[in-house]
Amino acid sequence: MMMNNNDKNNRNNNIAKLSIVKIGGNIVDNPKALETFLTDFNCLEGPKVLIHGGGAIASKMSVQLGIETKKVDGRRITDAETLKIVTMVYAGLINKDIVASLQKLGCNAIGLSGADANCIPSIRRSPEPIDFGFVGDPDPQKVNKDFISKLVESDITPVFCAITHDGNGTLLNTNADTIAYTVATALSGMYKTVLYYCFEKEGVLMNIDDPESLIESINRDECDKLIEQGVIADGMIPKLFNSFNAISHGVSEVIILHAKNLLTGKGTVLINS
Ligand SMILES: Nc1ncnc2c1ncn2[C@@H]1O[C@H](COP(=O)(O)OP(=O)(O)O)[C@@H](O)[C@H]1O
Ligand SMILES: CC(=O)N[C@@H](CCC(=O)OP(=O)(O)O)C(=O)O
Repeated sequence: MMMNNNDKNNRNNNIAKLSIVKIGGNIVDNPKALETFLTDFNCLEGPKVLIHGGGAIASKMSVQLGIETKKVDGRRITDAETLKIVTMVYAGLINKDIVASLQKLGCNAIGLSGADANCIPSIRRSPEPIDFGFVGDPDPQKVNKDFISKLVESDITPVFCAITHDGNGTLLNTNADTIAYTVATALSGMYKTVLYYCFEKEGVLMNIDDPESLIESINRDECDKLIEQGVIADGMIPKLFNSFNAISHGVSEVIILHAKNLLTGKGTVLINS
């Protein structure tokens, strides 16, 4: 349905809900799944922000260039050569491909890194106890939320990649789930924010090989027990930590779900208790 100017003005002055959507690397690496996801994302009602990963493509590119990929606790050890690769892959190829696809769908997207308009400054990780190299951790309080809000209130959809900067001229690689948490938390003071973590599984599962074993809701205690039992592992651990951080810092709702279910919202809902 077309909006007339009055409708637009009303909505822009009073955004009821801002959707922050993160799309995981396995969907980004699957052109058909990505196209379906972007079509659904475009249909999501109201203003929205997209954050994308792309770790799988960066790892493939590293192999092609003969550079070894090393990860600790789901985070990439990013030396100077790896920083060049992730910058080219995340801020260049993937970001611009996604923006072009959204433009084709009629969504007025703008592709950004955290350095653009100083949107997401971050602090380089201490080299102790593990030296991650050029990896940064952002702070929601430092996000340029005024700029991001100007974009969404102008019906422009920001698309962020997983690159931030230290304010001293150095780009830093940052986990895309953490960027999504940071942006959602920063904007939660201005809007009711809902954070969707979309990936290639139905949500948090009791058995990762059984899509029927969806855990419909989860709180911190239940999460800790399932981590201890080994039910929740790998990249799901930082995703859940980011989710609990978001829900306890002002984000209204966090859902971890299959990319194909974005419009129904069926997945694992985080409980702040
Ligand atoms: N209990 C679980 N339920 C669902 N996924 C899990 C679970 N435990 C571990 N995982 C793994 O976590 C991965 C998601 O984390 P990650 O790869 O970081 O996601 P993304 O692609 O969004 O970056 C899944 O692909 C899955 O292999
Ligand atoms: C520091 C760090 O680990 N950064 C991530 C950024 C990309 C990302 O998070 O991508 P996914 O969402 O596809 O995992 C990486 O380079 O893999």
